[in-house]
Amino acid sequence: MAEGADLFDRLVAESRDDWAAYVDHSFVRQLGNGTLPARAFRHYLVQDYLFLIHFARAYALAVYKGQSLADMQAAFTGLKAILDVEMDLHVRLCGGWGLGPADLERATEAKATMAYTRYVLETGMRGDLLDLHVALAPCVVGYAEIARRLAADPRAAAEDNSYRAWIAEYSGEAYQQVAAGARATLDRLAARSMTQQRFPQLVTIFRQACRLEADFWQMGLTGAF
Ligand SMILES: Cc1ncc(CO)c(N)n1
Repeated sequence: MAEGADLFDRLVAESRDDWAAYVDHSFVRQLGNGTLPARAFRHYLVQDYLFLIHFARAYALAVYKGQSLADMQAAFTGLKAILDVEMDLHVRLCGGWGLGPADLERATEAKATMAYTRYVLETGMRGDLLDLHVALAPCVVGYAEIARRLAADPRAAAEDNSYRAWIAEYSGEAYQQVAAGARATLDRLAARSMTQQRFPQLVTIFRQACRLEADFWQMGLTGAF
């Protein structure tokens, strides 16, 4: 581990297997090379809309738990990125299949969606702001990293890759900025409340979130058939 690595990199370094199972999941590979079955992507995206509703609540909890205006601004930025930007992607893509926002909101929530979102909310309610942001981090920083890697492969932008809009959104500058902000927030909170004893507990939270992310991809693959 390089000297001066940020908290996010330190958490990944302690979670290698769970991190790899998440970011290299076969759903991700198939998304990148365009071979992912349309039904799997659609099932995933509808569930992801429900996921984002609860993640927005988790960011709202982070606003509430803020101990300074800087804390509140950071959480509010995450909240707005979901409600004003990310969910638009879902509405646009699902609209192409004839599904409107009301249909999405009415969809039956999969157990993987419940497990992940409620885990993050519960972690945030029980713990402090650092616990909550560690639980949120695999999501935002993970997707930024996944999409950046996929975008480096020419197959990601190929005309015939149906998933190129998804890859472009998460590899785009705006989302990459949100992820960079999430990393910076972790470091700012760690400077305030991190201790040597606390680090293993944060690793546990981080690993559990990574496992729930991998389960979410798996739900997309298997739940659709
Ligand atoms: C399951 C999941 N993880 C992360 C993100 C990124 O916001 C998302 N939209 N969905």
